[in-house]
Amino acid sequence: MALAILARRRAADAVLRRPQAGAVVSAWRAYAAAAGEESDVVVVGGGPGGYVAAIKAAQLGLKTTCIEKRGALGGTCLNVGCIPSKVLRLPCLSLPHPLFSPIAALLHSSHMYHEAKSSFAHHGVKFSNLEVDLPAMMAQKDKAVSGLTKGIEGLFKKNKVTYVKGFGKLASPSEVSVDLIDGGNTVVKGKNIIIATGSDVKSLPGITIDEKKIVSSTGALCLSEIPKKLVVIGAGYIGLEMGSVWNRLGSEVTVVEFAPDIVPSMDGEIRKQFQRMLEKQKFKFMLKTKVVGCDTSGDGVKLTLEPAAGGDQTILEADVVLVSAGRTPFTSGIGLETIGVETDKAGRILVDKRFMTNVNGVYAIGDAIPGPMLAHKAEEDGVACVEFIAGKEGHVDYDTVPGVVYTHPEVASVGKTEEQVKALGIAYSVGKFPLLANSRAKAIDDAEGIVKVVAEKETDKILGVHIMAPNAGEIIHEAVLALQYGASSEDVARTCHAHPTVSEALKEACLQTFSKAIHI
Ligand SMILES: Cc1cc2nc3c(=O)[nH]c(=O)nc-3n(C[C@H](O)[C@H](O)[C@H](O)COP(=O)(O)OP(=O)(O)OC[C@H]3O[C@@H](n4cnc5c(N)ncnc54)[C@H](O)[C@@H]3O)c2cc1C
Ligand SMILES: NC(=O)c1ccc[n+]([C@@H]2O[C@H](COP(=O)([O-])OP(=O)(O)OC[C@H]3O[C@@H](n4cnc5c(N)ncnc54)[C@H](O)[C@@H]3O)[C@@H](O)[C@H]2O)c1
Repeated sequence: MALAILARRRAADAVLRRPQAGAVVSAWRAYAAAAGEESDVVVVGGGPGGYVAAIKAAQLGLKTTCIEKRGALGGTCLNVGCIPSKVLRLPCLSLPHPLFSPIAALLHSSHMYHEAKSSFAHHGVKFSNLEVDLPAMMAQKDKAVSGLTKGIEGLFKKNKVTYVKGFGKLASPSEVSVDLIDGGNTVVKGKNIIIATGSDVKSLPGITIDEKKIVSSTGALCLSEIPKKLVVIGAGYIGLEMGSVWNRLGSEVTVVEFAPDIVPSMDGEIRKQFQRMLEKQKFKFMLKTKVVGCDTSGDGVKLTLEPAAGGDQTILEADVVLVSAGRTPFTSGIGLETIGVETDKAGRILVDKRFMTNVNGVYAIGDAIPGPMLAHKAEEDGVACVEFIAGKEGHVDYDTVPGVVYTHPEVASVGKTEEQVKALGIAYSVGKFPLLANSRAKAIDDAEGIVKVVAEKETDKILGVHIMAPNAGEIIHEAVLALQYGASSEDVARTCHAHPTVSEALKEACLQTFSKAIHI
């Protein structure tokens, strides 16, 4: 053992002589960990669940180590998910890791192009020549992502979280064996271990993702040119967001969905309006349809489709196919079986209310456990988990986790859908307010949408809020607070809202729930 530690010390010394500061820190910390320094908390995975847990644990005075295999912190969300998608970042162009996420970035950039193309003229702003500079869009996305990942490294330093770059595998309930990115292996010891390994794209039988013609969300963020025909498999969050990006940039987008509806978890009424809105944007939907074959031998892709209930097959041609039929927890090959951690049939790690697995001292959070696969949910899990470890009370209210689809307009919701309330046999009232009657939405010529509130009839307590509106993802937080504090629709309706704002539509929908809206 002593010899092994000496070897790691030499490796750390050797790395020290290299110019990359990150490698120095990683090698030295790996050495220190190997030398027997036991952490109070070891987090495996540096995504929104893992890195937030690590920072919070350190803030609570716990000696903390975080192990990440990607070479960058922030996980799926920051590298290849939430952030790059919302800008439009093509990670593969400049970043070393294929999972760098440009969705937020891409959504924003492509929205700006689409607005310039189709809306500016109505506002008296005219262009003689408008074009997409895809490399520039990607560069903007890369800039957003790298700035944010480096920011997390800064937070680790500030909070004294030890950062080990490598692939961690549970070796015992208190040890993680790490294959270091810079080479070699070390063992990190911890009194408590948190598994925050996240999720990966779910593949479909007979469809091989090559990230060129058949892409996951990661490849869809890295396309080198705008596909003429893009087929999206799965009308969920990723399919509709990434479909929006490429639709705005000029692709003909067809979405193939197995279920009878898009985003099956959404309130039925909102979902129907949402689908109509996307169809106006030239999305084509093939619902109740399954993909049964895939031929990539020619220039493009030929998909064989069949009605979900069975029937005649048809062929659908595409330049690029995006597989977005869900994600699967990343829980195999990380040593769970070595220490006997229990998972369900879907591979999700089973935890109790304190996020502890069946193995004492081993916890799990985020996409790796049951529940919505959302970054903010993973963060809440992380904070609550380390609060329990620190001997405090942690709490996550899964009934008030908001969901947002970042299309335009955005669709955001919190709490129960009308269908869920009905199924529970609860007597309820509904208040709706169309954006067409909202002065701000009208003024900015962006009045497609609706706010819908579902409240318990007897008490007027708000049970669910569903918003399709520009910036719905921001407005929803007023509703989240309302649910969190058990507010009634009257409480919100009697709260003064600034004018003119889209948020007034929520106040009006609440007025309509318990009494009558003013502006309709
Ligand atoms: C395209 C896309 C867009 C998305 N957009 C949104 C959005 O807008 N809003 C939202 O809330 N959610 C969004 N999500 C979902 C969100 O990214 C996830 O819910 C969130 O990242 C989960 O956080 P996590 O920490 O549990 O896991 P992850 O973010 O997946 O992080 C896990 C980390 O662990 C690392 N890891 C795994 N195994 C090991 C190991 N053995 N050793 C060391 N490191 C390991 C991985 O490299 C990864 O960095 C999106 C997802 C995708 C794919
Ligand atoms: N804005 C956000 O918060 C955001 C954005 C992107 C991703 N995410 C998260 O990432 C996760 C994965 O996203 P996703 O869009 O891949 O999954 P999803 O679960 O949102 O949607 C998958 C869709 O694919 C359909 N489907 C499943 N198998 C199919 C098949 N064989 N053929 C056709 N359709 C099929 C499902 O019915 C569903 O509608 C989601 O759980 C979501 O929470 C969140």
